[in-house]
Amino acid sequence: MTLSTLALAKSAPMIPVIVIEELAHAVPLAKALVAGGITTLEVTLRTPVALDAIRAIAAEVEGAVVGAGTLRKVADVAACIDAGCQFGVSPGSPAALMDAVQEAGFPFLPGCASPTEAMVLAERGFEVLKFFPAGAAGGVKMLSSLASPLADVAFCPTGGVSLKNAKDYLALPNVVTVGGSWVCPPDMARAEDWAGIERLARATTDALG
Ligand SMILES: O=C(O)C(=O)C[C@H](O)[C@H](O)COP(=O)(O)O
Repeated sequence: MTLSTLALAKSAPMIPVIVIEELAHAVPLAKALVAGGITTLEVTLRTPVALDAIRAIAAEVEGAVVGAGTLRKVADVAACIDAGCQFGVSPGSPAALMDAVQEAGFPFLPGCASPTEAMVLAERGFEVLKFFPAGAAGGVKMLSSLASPLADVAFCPTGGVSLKNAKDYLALPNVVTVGGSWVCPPDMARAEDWAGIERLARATTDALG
């Protein structure tokens, strides 16, 4: 089933940005996040095992909605769909990648960091834009400034978002969810501390609702 990105984003107060270094970590990590109440998962295409990790999560983790992050190339789109991704996310929005995503009807959060980029993407019909890198590109103040002229554009700020500032972003009228890596720190994954990751996820779910 093709998801609406707006419905997807609204259903999750935060989308974890996951880097899987070892394929064997994919399923226990995803299960820990789901057990902690975080079910929409973005596995970044930053490691060689990412697509296999997505395949494994899609097949084995009940309750997870798995997508891919860090899509950069046109070829990534077909590879992600083939792996069972239900959505994709990119730090940017090169035109060729946007064309490929839209031709495939792939639910997608393209990245933007400026009013012009946001206007181009909204005009193309994207419902939710990833505002990246959120902290470095102006943070809450920048998004708040965009809310008046671009009131109909929804954002998922990512990059520098944490449990400390997530609520400030979520309080803005144009923010529907946030993205971040804080619930799956690489050192905890390396230590296979799945109970610790579940606790982080639960603390996040409890705080953000
Ligand atoms: O991989 C992508 O597609 C990206 O756009 C980058 C990520 O969104 C950030 O690396 C997350 O940032 P932090 O939560 O500050 O660690």
